[in-house]
Amino acid sequence: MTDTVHPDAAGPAAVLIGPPAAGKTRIGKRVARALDAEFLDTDRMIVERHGPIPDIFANEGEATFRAYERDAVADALAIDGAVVALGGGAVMTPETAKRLTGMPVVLLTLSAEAVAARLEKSASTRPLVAGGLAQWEALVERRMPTYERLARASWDTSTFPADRIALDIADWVRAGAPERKDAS
Ligand SMILES: Nc1ncnc2c1ncn2[C@@H]1O[C@H](COP(=O)(O)OP(=O)(O)OP(=O)(O)O)[C@@H](O)[C@H]1O
Ligand SMILES: O=C(O)C1=C[C@@H](O)[C@@H](O)[C@H](O)C1
Ligand SMILES: [Mg+2]
Repeated sequence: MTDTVHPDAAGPAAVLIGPPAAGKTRIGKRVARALDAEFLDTDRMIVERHGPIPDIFANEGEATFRAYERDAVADALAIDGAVVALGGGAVMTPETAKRLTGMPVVLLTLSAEAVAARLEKSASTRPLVAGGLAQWEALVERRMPTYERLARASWDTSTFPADRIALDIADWVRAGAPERKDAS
């Protein structure tokens, strides 16, 4: 095994999808560090390009946010060897779902019990779940079929520490990103 991830493969090394607060950003950063790969977070790209996400939702509306997101995702997925964390709703844009076909997509899940504490800490930065747990559950129920359809592998983040999950995902990437639907 060399230090370089998939030297001949085009496209990202891993793309993390899943519900708000599942840990895509936190775990994605650690996966990138373990692989010595570039890390991109599409929410972060949108903030850098257009300003804070709650302001975009409030002033320009969700449709404009989704258009910004679609473009950020397209740019991120074009970077070979990168680890990319997507925003929680990005996969619901058909163009994005199409782009993800055939890519090493990882679904991060978490239980309603586990999310409650996480949402409390950062509700103000997530306009679509500002309504709390019930809103999160409704959103996840609607999106789960799409998450599951696009994912090649999934990990549950409810109980295991982010570091351990990240190292597992890095090993999975090094193994060639095989189909692995059983969440740990
Ligand atoms: N495995 C874990 N165990 C405990 N806490 C975690 C774990 N993973 C992430 N967290 C915590 O959960 C919160 C949400 O994590 P993070 O911001 O990475 O989620 P996200 O999936 O990127 O959310 P969003 O869709 O809003 O971008 C953070 O406070 C983070 O510290
Ligand atoms: O679940 C969603 O639709 C969102 C999740 C966040 O990552 C951000 O992309 C934004 O707050 C929208
Ligand atoms: Mg995030």
